[in-house]
Amino acid sequence: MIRAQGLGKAYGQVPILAGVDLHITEGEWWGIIGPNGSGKSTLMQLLSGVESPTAGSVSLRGRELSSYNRKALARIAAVLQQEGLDPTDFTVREVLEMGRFPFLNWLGREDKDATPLIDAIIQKLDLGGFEERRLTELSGGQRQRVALGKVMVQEPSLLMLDEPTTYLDIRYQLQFMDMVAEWRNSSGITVISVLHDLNLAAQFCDKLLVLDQGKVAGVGKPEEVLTAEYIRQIFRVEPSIVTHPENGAPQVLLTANSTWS
Ligand SMILES: Nc1ncnc2c1ncn2[C@@H]1O[C@H](COP(=O)(O)OP(=O)(O)OP(=O)(O)O)[C@@H](O)[C@H]1O
Repeated sequence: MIRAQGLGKAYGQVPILAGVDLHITEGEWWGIIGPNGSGKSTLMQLLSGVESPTAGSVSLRGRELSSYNRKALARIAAVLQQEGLDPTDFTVREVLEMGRFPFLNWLGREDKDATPLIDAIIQKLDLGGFEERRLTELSGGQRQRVALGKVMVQEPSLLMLDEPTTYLDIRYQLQFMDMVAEWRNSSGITVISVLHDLNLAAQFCDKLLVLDQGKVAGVGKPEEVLTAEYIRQIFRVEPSIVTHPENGAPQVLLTANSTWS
């Protein structure tokens, strides 16, 4: 689905990301983890084409990312930022309709009627009853659900999420991840997500890519990457790694007063 080779980014003389190689195949869910400032968002910006690399290349479905025009790219890949949607005066339904932008012709119309699709997504995300509400009248968690709806309406094959659960309470974090998982199970989309919560990452992602100071420090299944040694080395905390009693995923427990610089 997406491949990066020797990918790098520098701002002026300052290297931010260097030598990133990855190959994500169709239907996989990858998590990008790493400390603050390690280059996670920068990597997402390069993979989504928002920023251009200063070294290496990205190819999407075998074609150089830079050769896609905006609409063609949006028909394959959708990006959901950490901030989600701004609280504007648009209604929920209007925002979802905007998600169909990549499919509009030059007259600003779409060949197929997207209303049934939008209705189905409203139901799926439990947004029935909110359709005519303005975004300014929703909570942050509700707005994030609308943001997810907007990218679902786009019907992408690749979904890129940059810390999508940062502003959500634990219930909404889990609900958000569950919804993405359900979407993936039903439609086979590929997902790449930057996640700070290692325990959620371990439960939802097939593979984790660890960034440290702009370089790939490890790639593997959660149980291969979330070891005490790795966590200690990368995050500089003393962790205890336990196995989740329900699903066997590695879970990181932290101990007070165990950080060092
Ligand atoms: N436009 C820019 N110009 C210069 N430096 C930048 C720019 N964007 C990011 N950086 C720097 O690049 C480094 C990586 O930033 P990035 O946002 O990719 O990290 P991150 O891993 O996503 O961090 P966080 O976990 O804090 O969100 C940081 O040191 C940041 O200051």
